[in-house]
Amino acid sequence: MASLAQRIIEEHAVEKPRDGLGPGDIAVVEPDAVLVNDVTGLLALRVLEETGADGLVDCRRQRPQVVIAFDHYSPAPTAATATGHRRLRLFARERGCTLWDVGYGVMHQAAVEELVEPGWLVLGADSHTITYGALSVFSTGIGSTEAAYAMATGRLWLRVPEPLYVRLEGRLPEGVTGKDFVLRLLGVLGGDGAIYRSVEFHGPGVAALPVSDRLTVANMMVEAGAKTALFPFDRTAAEWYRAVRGREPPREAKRLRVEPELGADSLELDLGETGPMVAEPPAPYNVAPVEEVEGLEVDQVFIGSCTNGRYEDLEAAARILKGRRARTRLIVAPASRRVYEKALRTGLLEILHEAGAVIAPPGCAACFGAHMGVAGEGEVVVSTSNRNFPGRMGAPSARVYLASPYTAAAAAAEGRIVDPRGLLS
Ligand SMILES: CC(C)[C@H](C(=O)O)[C@@H](O)C(=O)O
Ligand code: SF4
Repeated sequence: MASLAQRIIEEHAVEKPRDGLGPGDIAVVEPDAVLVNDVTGLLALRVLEETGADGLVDCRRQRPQVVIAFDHYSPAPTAATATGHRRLRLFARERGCTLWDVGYGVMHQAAVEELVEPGWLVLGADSHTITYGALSVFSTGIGSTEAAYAMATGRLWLRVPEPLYVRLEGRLPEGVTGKDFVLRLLGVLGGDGAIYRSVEFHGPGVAALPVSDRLTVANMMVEAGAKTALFPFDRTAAEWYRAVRGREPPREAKRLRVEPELGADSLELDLGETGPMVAEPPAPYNVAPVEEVEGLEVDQVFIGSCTNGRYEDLEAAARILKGRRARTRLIVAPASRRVYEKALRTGLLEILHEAGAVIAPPGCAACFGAHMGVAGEGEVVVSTSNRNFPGRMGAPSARVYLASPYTAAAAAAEGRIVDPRGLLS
């Protein structure tokens, strides 16, 4: 069977080679949705205005759905970013585009909660658009110019990626999460081991991997260069869909399976052999087991982002922090308004607040290094986000360690990096 990525591209293709589509071939597709944020949306708007194509954008058309989301600078930290919001807000109103204004949350979290459907093809001017592959969506990051083109014409070209299959066995041990697993996988792949590939997960371990973990795994595959990262739409995904969307998943979602062809490139990993991991600076694939950095003193902990700002992540952090007091600065940013609301209702925010956390509004917050917890020179940060390049979270000399919400919460509780399994209640 062809890769899942190829099948989804094929279903959305309006132009393709006469003799059929295969890896490496180019197809012109009609995406179901195009998303931009408050960084890339402005760049796309500039391209539209400069080319005179802005008159073509009419979001009232059924397809593609166009979403403009304010997440990187939310609420606006400067007059310039507020003015940028204002321009995009006016544009969205004028053209009838969906606007996720200040406080709505990280675009990717809102998209999986309420926008994307299994089997869709989604283009987003943000590299972590890849996250939706956890729900069997072919989703990929595009540039702002491409986003402008797709907004104006409803089309874009795509090259069909070569698949890279990952067969999962076993299940994650207690206190170990999808984040630890994806860091381990990044250690295997490096920063370029999946360039322009469709990473497709299959095997008996998939069923035991909750969707919240699948989202984390798909999210970070872009750090190995992947074009897209897909999970099958199985029973676990269907249950998640019912719980989150409050309705039955589309019937045809069942056909979104991952079935590697014989001889295709494949990796095999046992989830059960994963332990707590960190990514040391300067890159997400520079990984090590937590014991190798145990004892390192920490100044700030950030729990949030499209990688690990979900309810399950806050719940994991609260398991560690309940009844404890953070010895570092601790910033918690729920990934979306919906996550925030649920954590408020169930008392998670209270637990985290009592542990000394500053609760930031839903959005990218400290992840992007723009506001809400920028790190100072020489500081050590443990973060549940996905990138730790120099300068990513503030000062170039700040050192960012990426970790799971358990490990991040444990670092806050102890003031240094420790194995979180010793603190689980
Ligand atoms: C601002 C945006 C273009 C960027 C991305 O594409 O990923 C950001 O979200 C990031 O995480 O670095
Ligand atoms: S949370 Fe971080 S990684 Fe995700 S979109 Fe925002 S800045 Fe990018």
